[in-house]
Amino acid sequence: MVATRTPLMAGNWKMNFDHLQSIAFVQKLAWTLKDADHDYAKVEVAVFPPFTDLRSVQTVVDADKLDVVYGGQDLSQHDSGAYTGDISGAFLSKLGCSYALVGHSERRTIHGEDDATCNAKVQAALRHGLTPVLCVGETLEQREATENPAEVSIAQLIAGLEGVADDAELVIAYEPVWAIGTGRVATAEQAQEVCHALRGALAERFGEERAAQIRILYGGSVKPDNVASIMREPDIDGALVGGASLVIDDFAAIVRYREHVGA
Ligand SMILES: O=C[C@H](O)COP(=O)(O)O
Repeated sequence: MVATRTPLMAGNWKMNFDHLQSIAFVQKLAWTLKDADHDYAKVEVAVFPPFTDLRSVQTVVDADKLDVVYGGQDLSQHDSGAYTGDISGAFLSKLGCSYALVGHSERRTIHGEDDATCNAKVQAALRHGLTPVLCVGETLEQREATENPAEVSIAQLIAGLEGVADDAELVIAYEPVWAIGTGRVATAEQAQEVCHALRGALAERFGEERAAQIRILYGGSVKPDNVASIMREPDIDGALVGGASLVIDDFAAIVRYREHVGA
C-alpha cells in the first residue's frame, strides 16, 4: 500500500526554555525555515514546550501566522477538579494545541505512569480534540531479555489504545529508552523493524487501511546527520526530537531532511 502520510518533525523541549525564550525560538525557527530555499511545507513542524510557554507560543504563532503547530508534553487523564499540578486537555485545547504527548518514557519512569494511565490520557486527549502522540519503547534490559525487540512496544501500544475508536486521530512514537539522550541512536534497520511491527499491530487493531494512515515517529538521539537514513525507512513518518530540537539550526536541518545528501 502506498503511504500518503505527511512527515511530522516534532521537537520535545522537555524542561527547557522559559516563555521568553520560547517566543524567540519559535520566531527564529519559522524564519530559518522560511528563508531557506526548500520544500518544508510538505513536512509538519511541531514543538512541545513546557506548559508555562504555551500561551506565548500561541500568541507568536497566531500573530505571525507561523507554520508551526504545538502541543503539551503531557496532560491529565481528568478533565477538571482537585488534581493539584495537573493540566487538563481542555486547557491545552483552548490554547490552540494540536497534540499532547502521552506516555513519554520520562513520564513512565520518573512519574510512574503505567499503561492504564497512558490509556486514560489518550482518551482524555481525544475527548478534547487533541491528537495524542502515544510514546512506546523498550529499555535496554527489556531489549536484551527478548528475541522480539517489538514485544514491549506492541504491548504498550495495545494497552494504550484500549477502547479507542477506529477513526481516532493518533500518532505513535517509537522511542527505545536506551537511545534517548544517550547519543546511541538505533540503526535505521532497528527502528524500521519495530515501527513495521507497530504498524502491523495497528492493522490488527484498526484494519490495514487505517493503519496505513497513522504516522509512526522514531525518537532517540535524532540529529541532522542521521535523520535522512531514518526517514528513508518505509514505516517511519517523522521524528520526535529532544536535544537537537533545542538548537535552531539542528532542528531546521532535521525538518529539511530531504535536502540531505542521498535523502
Ligand atoms: O522526546 C524526545 C526523546 O526523548 C528523544 O530525546 P533525544 O533526541 O534527546 O534523544
